[in-house]
Amino acid sequence: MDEISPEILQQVIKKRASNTHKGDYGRVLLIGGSENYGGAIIMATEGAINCGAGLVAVATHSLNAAALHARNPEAMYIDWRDHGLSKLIKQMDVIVCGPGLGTSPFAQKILKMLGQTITPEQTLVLDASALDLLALDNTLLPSTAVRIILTPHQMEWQRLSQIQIPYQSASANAAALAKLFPDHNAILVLKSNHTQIYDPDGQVSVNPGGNPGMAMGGMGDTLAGIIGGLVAQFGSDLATVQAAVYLHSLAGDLLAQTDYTVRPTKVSALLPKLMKKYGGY
Ligand SMILES: NC(=O)C1=CN([C@@H]2O[C@H](COP(=O)(O)OP(=O)(O)OC[C@H]3O[C@@H](n4cnc5c(N)ncnc54)[C@H](OP(=O)(O)O)[C@@H]3O)[C@@H](O)[C@H]2O)[C@@H](O)CC1
Ligand SMILES: Nc1ncnc2c1ncn2[C@@H]1O[C@H](COP(=O)(O)OP(=O)(O)O)[C@@H](O)[C@H]1O
Ligand SMILES: [Mg+2]
Repeated sequence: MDEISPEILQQVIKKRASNTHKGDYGRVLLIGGSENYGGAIIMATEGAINCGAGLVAVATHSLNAAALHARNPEAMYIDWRDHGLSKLIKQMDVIVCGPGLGTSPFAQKILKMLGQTITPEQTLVLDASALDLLALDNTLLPSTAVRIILTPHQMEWQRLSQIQIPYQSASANAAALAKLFPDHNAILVLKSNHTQIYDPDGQVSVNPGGNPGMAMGGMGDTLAGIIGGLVAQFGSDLATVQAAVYLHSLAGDLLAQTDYTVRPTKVSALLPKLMKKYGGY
């Protein structure tokens, strides 16, 4: 299995040209954050903003609006019950759905509407509860051939693929990915202490970074936001996803040099400097 190499950051993260504006760096919509899980969507948002998405919007429970704006005034907000949500979805390049979404009937309704609204030019990052909802009902998958990036941890992948964690071998995972998502050019980011990335052709790579200091709620939410933010800027190729996973763990490893625990929000805070230092400048 290939290891993702440090050069991936230089390869993917491009120097910004002077004659550009926010529209050139992608529009990301993040959907999630029920009454009890507002932090998840805020942490995902922070990941997307700090890695440079040009425009970031968040559809969440209204209870989260004040905290979202206090923490990230750069983000636009829409109440996820607002009928304007489907129109907003159409204006986006990338939609990240799932952090803190929950699995209520309403959450299911949102995922269904998203699947019916999204178009093949867009990219869909599915994380957390969105994956659990899909495991319960695969008719929630988008009806068009949109690129999907899945970011389950091992238990979410078990629910989705029906492969028990001890049996999640590379060959079994690749076969399940092809079987479950034949029409969506799907990339699987299977998160663990050694996160693996599967492309639709069956190629597998492993992330060399990461550490147990990162084992804290919100770390995966942050990664979903970083993937959304980098895809918005650099496209939805496998290399962009590999760069996002690598960057997230690089930040975590740098923090762990001096800190026993690594807060997800601190990972996000490091992103602009790491992108400048290790990107293609
Ligand atoms: N601040 C917030 O608002 C936050 C909100 N969040 C939101 O909560 C919602 C539920 O998501 P979730 O991930 O917390 O719960 P779930 O899917 O049940 O997974 C846990 C189960 O899986 C097992 N497990 C096995 N292997 C594993 C592995 N490698 N990595 C992780 N787990 C592994 C694990 O095993 P155990 O701990 O029992 O050994 C346990 O049985 C979702 O919407 C999410 O976005 C969170 O993001 C946190 C911050
Ligand atoms: N022991 C570890 N070593 C390396 N990375 C870890 C470790 N524990 C957790 N992580 C990373 O933290 C993230 C956890 O994701 P997830 O379980 O979805 O968190 P959450 O849903 O709480 O945000 C993944 O990116 C995973 O690779
Ligand atoms: Mg998660």
